[in-house]
Amino acid sequence: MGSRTKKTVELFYDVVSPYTWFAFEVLTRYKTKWNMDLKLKPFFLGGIMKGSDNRPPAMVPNKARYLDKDVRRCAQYFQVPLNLPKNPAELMFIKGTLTTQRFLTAVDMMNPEKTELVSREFWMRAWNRDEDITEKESLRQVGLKAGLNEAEVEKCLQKIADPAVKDRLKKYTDEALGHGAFGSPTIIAHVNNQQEMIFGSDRFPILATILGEKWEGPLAELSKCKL
Ligand SMILES: N[C@@H](CCC(=O)N[C@@H](CS)C(=O)NCC(=O)O)C(=O)O
Repeated sequence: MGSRTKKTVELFYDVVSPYTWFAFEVLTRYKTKWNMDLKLKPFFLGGIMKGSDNRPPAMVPNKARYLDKDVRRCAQYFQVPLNLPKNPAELMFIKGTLTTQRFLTAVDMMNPEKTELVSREFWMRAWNRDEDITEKESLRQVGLKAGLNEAEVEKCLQKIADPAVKDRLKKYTDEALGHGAFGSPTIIAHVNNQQEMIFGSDRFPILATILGEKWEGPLAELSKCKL
């Protein structure tokens, strides 16, 4: 049965991006319903911006004002508990998420069953509770909250500086650039030996069509237990 064959969908993402939180929640909600083999692939948005010669939309003042309103509307629509932090620019442009994404990569390499929970907890900290996601203690808290034990968290923290972890983050970033990525979220749908690249959390009706599935809206009820 064509539509029942598992279809690979890759989500390339950086937790610096609030829009990507919406895509992440929708894809995890629809994973079973759309029979997806969902691959969560942490990349580094800073590297994507550089590699595609793009710049963050919030650097255009009128866009920044619009985005402020737009993400609130989207949060309500997608039923994702986003609260804008007092100073979103601090995480985006001052602190950055290189260490954060390396920690997430280390988790994904060593405890892949925790990738989803760790990712969600990063978004909850940064984009719900206005908490840091870049300092060692913050990473530790995220790991523990996701259910890693002390030793596992310690190992992931140590691995942040490991070339294998740095290389894997770079590999996923380059892979996304190879697909034509210029921002986050970047979604790749593999259908009939074709790869379709989709940018944004606002293209789910299109993704559904590509997958031969039905878009039934944000389906927040499916995720209440997680958030
Ligand atoms: N319309 C998209 C916007 C997504 C978006 O603006 N993502 C930012 C990161 S938060 C980005 O990478 N933008 C690159 C660009 O707009 O060129 C959506 O609704 O998801």
